[in-house]
This record gives sequence, structure tokens and C-alpha cells, in this order.
Amino acid sequence: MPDKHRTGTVRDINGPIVTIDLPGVRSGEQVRIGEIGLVGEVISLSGQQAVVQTYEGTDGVRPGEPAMGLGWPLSVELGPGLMGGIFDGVQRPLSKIALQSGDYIARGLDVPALDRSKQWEFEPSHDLEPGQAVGPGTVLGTVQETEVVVHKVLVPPGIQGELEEVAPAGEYDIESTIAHVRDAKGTSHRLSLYHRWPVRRPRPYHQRDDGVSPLITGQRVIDTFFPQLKGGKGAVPGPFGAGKTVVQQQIARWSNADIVIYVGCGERGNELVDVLESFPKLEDPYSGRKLMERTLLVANTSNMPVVAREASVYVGLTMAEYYRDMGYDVVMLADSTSRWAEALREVSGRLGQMPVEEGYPAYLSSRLAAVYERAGRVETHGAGSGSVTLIGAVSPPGGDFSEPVTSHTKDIIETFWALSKELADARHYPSIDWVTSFSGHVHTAAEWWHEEVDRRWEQRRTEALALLARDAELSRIVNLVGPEALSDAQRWQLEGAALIKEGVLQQSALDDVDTFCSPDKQFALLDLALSIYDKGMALIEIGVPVSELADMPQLAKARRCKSMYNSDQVAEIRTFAQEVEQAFEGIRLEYAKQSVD
Ligand SMILES: Nc1ncnc2c1ncn2[C@@H]1O[C@H](COP(=O)(O)OP(=O)(O)OP(=O)(O)O)[C@@H](O)[C@H]1O
Repeated sequence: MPDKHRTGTVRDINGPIVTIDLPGVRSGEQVRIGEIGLVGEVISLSGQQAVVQTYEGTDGVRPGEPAMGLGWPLSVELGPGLMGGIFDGVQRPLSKIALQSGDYIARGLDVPALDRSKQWEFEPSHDLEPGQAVGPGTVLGTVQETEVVVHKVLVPPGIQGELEEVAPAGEYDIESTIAHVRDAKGTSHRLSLYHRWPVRRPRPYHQRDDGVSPLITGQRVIDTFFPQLKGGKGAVPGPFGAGKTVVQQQIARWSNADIVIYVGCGERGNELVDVLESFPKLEDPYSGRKLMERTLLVANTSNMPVVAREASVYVGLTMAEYYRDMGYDVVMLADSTSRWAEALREVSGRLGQMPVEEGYPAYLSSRLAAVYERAGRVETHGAGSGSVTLIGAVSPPGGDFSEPVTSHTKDIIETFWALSKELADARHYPSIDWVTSFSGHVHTAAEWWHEEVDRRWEQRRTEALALLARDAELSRIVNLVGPEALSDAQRWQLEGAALIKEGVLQQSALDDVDTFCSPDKQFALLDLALSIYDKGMALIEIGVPVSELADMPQLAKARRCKSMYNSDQVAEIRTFAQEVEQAFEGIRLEYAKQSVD
């Protein structure tokens, strides 16, 4: 233990929950437990006794060992050096830890998140003068954190006053003094390139703004059918193996956010290894450099107990808010909030609290809501608008969406991308079910699409969903009485829906051309599918048999267009649409001629 200052004694150990005697300890305070110095946090107090949840295994710790209060709540370090980092659930840098203790994290390790020795090139803001009034969000200067991220060095929340001095341009480590600010009481505050922030306290902002532009993910079923806004909150619930991780990775990789934060929260070890191995290899499609230059990962390692997952979501969110405060659009992916909720359940069970639904405590929904509440688009204190988009994967046991975590999440979020086992089994990817998914952002997104892409976007989207709903009804009839019972018009509706499903909704993450689809290409493909359907229906209405249309080679090509033409080749898709139109016109003329003959 580093210090005997304010020490107490371990009384009782119940898995990750430890009771200690420590006079003067506060709720939420960080403590170190036992000779080994395990990290933990006070979650309840009763007289001199405190109940602590530890973020590391308590094996070997015995009653009577010391416990020490650190005097501050669970906090993270915020400053240059976060980008590209891989941290554990309490923000310890995994790569450094591996150097110190090998692949398995030794317990009680105390490694700061940010590198103390690295020098950063600080460029002070040119418009700053000593004597000037500054406050939270004032940009003191910048540091080029990576090739693609300019890190704004801001006056941290809570500091307000007169600027005494700001450091000249030069190289500084994160602990060097960058500025001094004298507050109204005359106290001088020394500011450096980093500060600490308690993870459970949302970082302040000037005011909330409504989201205005969609988060473009390049995934058609998301952008075109169930859009998300920058600053929105969304969930991806899905049964085992339905594709949650792929959806999240596609968003991380392709979305037009400035910063990506991926919190691997208690998913199986091999999946986490996969994420940790795959992310550093990914190329940033916007800069051509490594995606990790604007990404950071938080990963619960397999030897951390379940309660560490609980902290990791807040750790990720606080870092997301920090970059939001610089005016960036941040997307944070939490995989998965079910595992996070299990941590709540475990702790509440060990505390003997009354379980409400399936063992979860009564505060499950309020905790979930508080987490999602930290998403949003805001007017920051000094750096313009910034946003945190929060997308949580949910892994309901047995794929049952009525279980508590999924159902409470559904009430909180605005965008719900429900993955379906049937679609995944049929290898229809992404397996986002168009019947049960929803987005509360369609009208706002429509303004963007109408302005930037095509004025018919919302109308076309509605037509496609109506056709898919009709398809579901007709498929039920076919299952009952067979396809012969359908009219030619109904069969053509099935063909039209199949074209939407295969040509628009299905999108392979593994297809080099189709893995990302620009908004223009998304609309061109949707419009192509619907025009084919509309033109075909007009022919059926004048008596052309459906078999003649269903065999047209153009239909097969329309299904493949997504992989034949990349996002820059929208003109080619439109040319093909004209060819199809001519083919239909040919049939119409021929049929009209036959009728006359
Ligand atoms: N968009 C996609 N394109 C191509 N293949 C996909 C896509 N989505 C999912 N898959 C396939 O489905 C497999 C399982 O996906 P994934 O690992 O994302 O599922 P999961 O829901 O995260 O699983 P788990 O329940 O184990 O966490 C992938 O390995 C891949 O083969």
C-alpha cells in the first residue's frame, strides 16, 4: 500500500463486495483494499462502515488487512494521449500493463492512463492575453494528438477567472504548466495539459441542442430505413450470433463521426480479443490512415470481476464527453449493456437488495436511462457544438426482447435496430428486422436527405416499408394455401419486396464494394428497386403476365448492382435504371401491338 494515511480495516469479504471500517470515508470514494491494494469504490455507508465494490478479484484478501481511502471518486485522466489507447474498465492502459505484468493483469497495479514522459507540441491560442477573463471551455491552445485529431486544450469545468499567463509554443509533457488562472477569490489555479474528472458525474455544457444531421453509417438498412442522428441514442438488441458485433464494428469503421469510442463490456474473452486485434488493423476510410488514430478502446479483461463492467461504461462516456467538449462528434459503442446490467444485478444481489424483475434491482431502468441521458448534441462551453451518439448492444438471453434490459432500453432510446435470428439463419445480413426496428428520427433525417440527396427520400422509404409489410402478409397466405392462390399483382408484390430485400437491405460487411454505401448510392438503389416494381405493376395492370416480368435478366442485375458499382458510380446505376425502363417500355409496346393484332 502506498500510504498509511487514512487507513482502516477490512471487515468482511463477499466476492467483489468488501465491507471496511474506515472513519470519514465518503460515498463514491475510491479505496485500496488489502495488502495488495485492490482498486474499489464505496457504494454504501453505514456509520463507520463502508461497503466497497472492488474492480479486481478479492481472492486471498482476509479480514483485518488494511483499507485506504484515496479521497477522490472513481475518475479518469483527460488529456492528449487518449486517442489510439486501449484501456481497461478503470482506464489503466492495457499495453503498458502488459509490459509490466504480462498478458494477465496483476492485481493492485497502479498505472496512470496517460504517458507522463511523452512530449506534446503545444500551440497557444493567438487571441489570448494575460488579464483576460477565461472560463470553462476557453481554448488555451491546441496539441496535434494524432495526424487526424487536433486536441483542444480547454480550461476545465469549474475554473473561472483572469488569465495570468499561458505557456509559449513548445514541447510539454502532460504535467507541465500550461496556464495560470486567478479566480475571484484570488486563488491561482495551475493548469496543465490534462485534468481528472469523476466518471459518474456528467461533464457540464452550455445547453442541449436538438440533433440536426444524421450519423451516416454507410449501412443502408440503418441510414435509409432506421436513421440515427448525431447525438442520438440507439440500441442493437440481438440473439446470440445474430451480428451485433459486426453492426457495431461497421458503425465504428464507416460512420461520419470524428471520434470513435468502443467499450467492450463483459462480452466473451475471444470476442474482445477479436476486437482488440481487428481495430488496430482497420484503415480509416476518410483519412487513409489507421482508424485507431481517432479511436480508443475500453476493454474489460477476463480476469476483472463482473462489477468492473459497471465502471467501464462510465469511463467510456466520460472520455466521449471530453472530446464532445472540444466540438467533436463522438460515437460511443457499448458492447453490451446486458453484461453491464448483469453487473448491477450481481452487486445488488450481494448487497441483499430486493430483486424486482428477473433478479434485477428496481433501479435498473433509472440507471439505464441515466447512462443514455449522457448522449446528446450540445452547445459546449467554448468550442461550438459537439455530440455523443451512444449505441448499446443488448444481448437478451434466448433472444427474448421482453426481458427487462431490452424492454427498458426500448423505452429510453430513439433508434432500435432489432436483429433477428430468422434473418441471420437465412444469412440475410445485417439481420436488422424491418418489422420490429424503429427510428424516432425519420422526419429530422428526412430534412437532411431532401436537402442533400433527393426530395423523394421519405416518400420512397415509406413506399418500400409498405411493400415489405405487404410481403409479410402475402407470405403468410402462401404458407397457408400455396403460391397458386395469389394473383399476378400479388406475385409481383412478392418480387418487388424480394428486390428491396436483396438489392437494398442486404449488405455484406465482407464485400469490398458494398461494405460501405454512400447516401447517394443508397437512394439510387432504393429508387431503382421501386421504379422496377412500379413499372412492372403498371404492365401487370394492362395484362402482362407476371412470369414474363419475373424472368427479365434486368431483375437479377438490379439485385447485384450494390456490389457492381461503388459509391462513386451512382451515374452508372441511374443509366442502368434507364435501360430497365426502356426494356419495360419495349414490353409495353409489344403487348399493346399484340392486343391490337
Ligand atoms: N453485415 C454482415 N455481413 C456479413 N456477415 C455478417 C454480417 N453481420 C454478421 N455477419 C456474420 O455473422 C457472424 C456473427 O456475427 P457477430 O459476431 O457480430 O454476432 P454477435 O451477435 O455479436 O454474436 P454474439 O452473440 O456471439 O455476441 C459473423 O461472424 C459474420 O459471419
